[in-house]
This record gives sequence, structure tokens and C-alpha cells, in this order.
Amino acid sequence: MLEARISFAYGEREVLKNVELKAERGELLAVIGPNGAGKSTLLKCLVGILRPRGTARLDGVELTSLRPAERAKFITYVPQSSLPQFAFTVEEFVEMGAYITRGSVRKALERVGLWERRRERVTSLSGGEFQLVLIARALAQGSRAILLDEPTSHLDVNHALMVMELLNELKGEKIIVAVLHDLNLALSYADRVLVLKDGEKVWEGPSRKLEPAVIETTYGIRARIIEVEGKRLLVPGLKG
Ligand SMILES: Nc1ncnc2c1ncn2[C@@H]1O[C@H](COP(=O)(O)OP(=O)(O)OP(=O)(O)O)[C@@H](O)[C@H]1O
Repeated sequence: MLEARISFAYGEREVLKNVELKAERGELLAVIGPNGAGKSTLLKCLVGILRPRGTARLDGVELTSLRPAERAKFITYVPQSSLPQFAFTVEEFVEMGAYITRGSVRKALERVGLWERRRERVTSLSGGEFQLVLIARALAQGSRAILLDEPTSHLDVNHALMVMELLNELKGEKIIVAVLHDLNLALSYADRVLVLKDGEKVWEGPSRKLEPAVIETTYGIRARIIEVEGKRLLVPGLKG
């Protein structure tokens, strides 16, 4: 289990205020909230890119006290996808993660369906394919938890669903936390949702219990949730 209660300030500016997070294996936790709510900062604190105040424990081990190399065995971060800068091959790129063995690279690339394309340059991949390579690199590391920052933001609906299905499979083995902007993906795939606004947790619970009122106050919109074929879907509308 990943359990955290953290605060963080950029200089004088407090951007996470005693935010509590719990994520268990077998559950996909989505972190949602408006731009600037602190979602990326929260992931960066958990993974040790930023140094928060408070505690963050994974299976009882205090992450904030581990050195970065040690922490990488526990938790991996998949950043918001930006296009690759250097023309490594797919295989080389995945190998660049920490604690990687050749066997784990192959397994991870097979899992995302890119092993056959391992000799291609990452610079020649589409945004969606590169996102899958980033996920493969995290998988190859073999850590207990993977935190993903907007893993579907550049993807078409087909690739977005592929990534969400992959996360859905992985959640049985690893703790998976994903920042999602697409609220319908969060409603369909997340087991639990953590809603952040202005650096504070405003709601947390099972996604099936997320009410439109929470979305309305968090995002300042009108929201309805309808059910289609057993799935809850958000229908947003502007106020006024
Ligand atoms: N390096 C930085 N220095 C100073 N302030 C920062 C820095 N990075 C982020 N912030 C501020 O911290 C707040 C939270 O930013 P963060 O990126 O965590 O939000 P977010 O919820 O991930 O937003 P988005 O949905 O737009 O990606 C914002 O107000 C942002 O301006």
C-alpha cells in the first residue's frame, strides 16, 4: 500500500496542503483536478523529484528517507509525454531506466506491443507510441508502484483506451496512480478518485460515488453524470 500525507511549497507558495493519499494494489487511483491544482507536484513529491514535508510510505517503507537509487526500486514516475530529443532506438530508450535487465526490457516491450519495433528510433514514433515506450521503461524497472502524469493526454481515443486497459491489467501487480484530465476515463477506469483543488484534497472515494456536485464546485462548471451501458459518463456544461 502507498500511504502519504504531504505538504509542499515552491518558495513561499504552498501548493500542497497536507494532502493525504492512499493507493492499494488491485485499485487504480486517479488524481483529478483543475490546472494548477497540484497534481503533478503531488506525483513529483511521492517519487522524490521534489522534497515534501510529511510522510510517504510504500508497503511500510518511508520513501522520503531513501536515496534516489534505492527509491527507484519502489516507485517509478512516468512524466507527461514530450517528444523525445535524442534518436535512441526504442530498445535503448527502455534500457536507460534504472535497475533494468535485458529480460525485463523484452517483457516490458512485449507488454506494450512494441517489441517487434525495438530497432526503430524513438524520434520516428507517434506521440501515442512514444507514450507506450515511456510506460515500458517504467515497467522494465520492476518497481512496486508506477505513477503516471497524464498518460493519455496526447493520445487518440483508441490509444488512450489501450493505455487505460494496460493500467487496468497492471493494477493487479502494482500500485498504479494516474493523473487524468479526461474525467470520463477516470470514471470508467479508476476504482478510486482523489480530487485536488488549490493544493487541497477536496474529495476522495470510489469513482462510482463521485457526484456531479463535487465536479461542479471543483471545476466551476455545470455537470451531469448519466449512465450508459453500465458506465457512468460526465456531461459537462458551462455555467450561466
Ligand atoms: N517549478 C515551479 N516553480 C514554482 N511554481 C511552480 C512550479 N511548478 C509548478 N508550480 C506551481 O504550482 C502549482 C501546482 O502546479 P502543478 O503543475 O502541480 O499543477 P497541476 O495540477 O499538475 O496542473 P496541470 O493540470 O496544469 O498540469 C501551480 O500553481 C504552478 O504554477
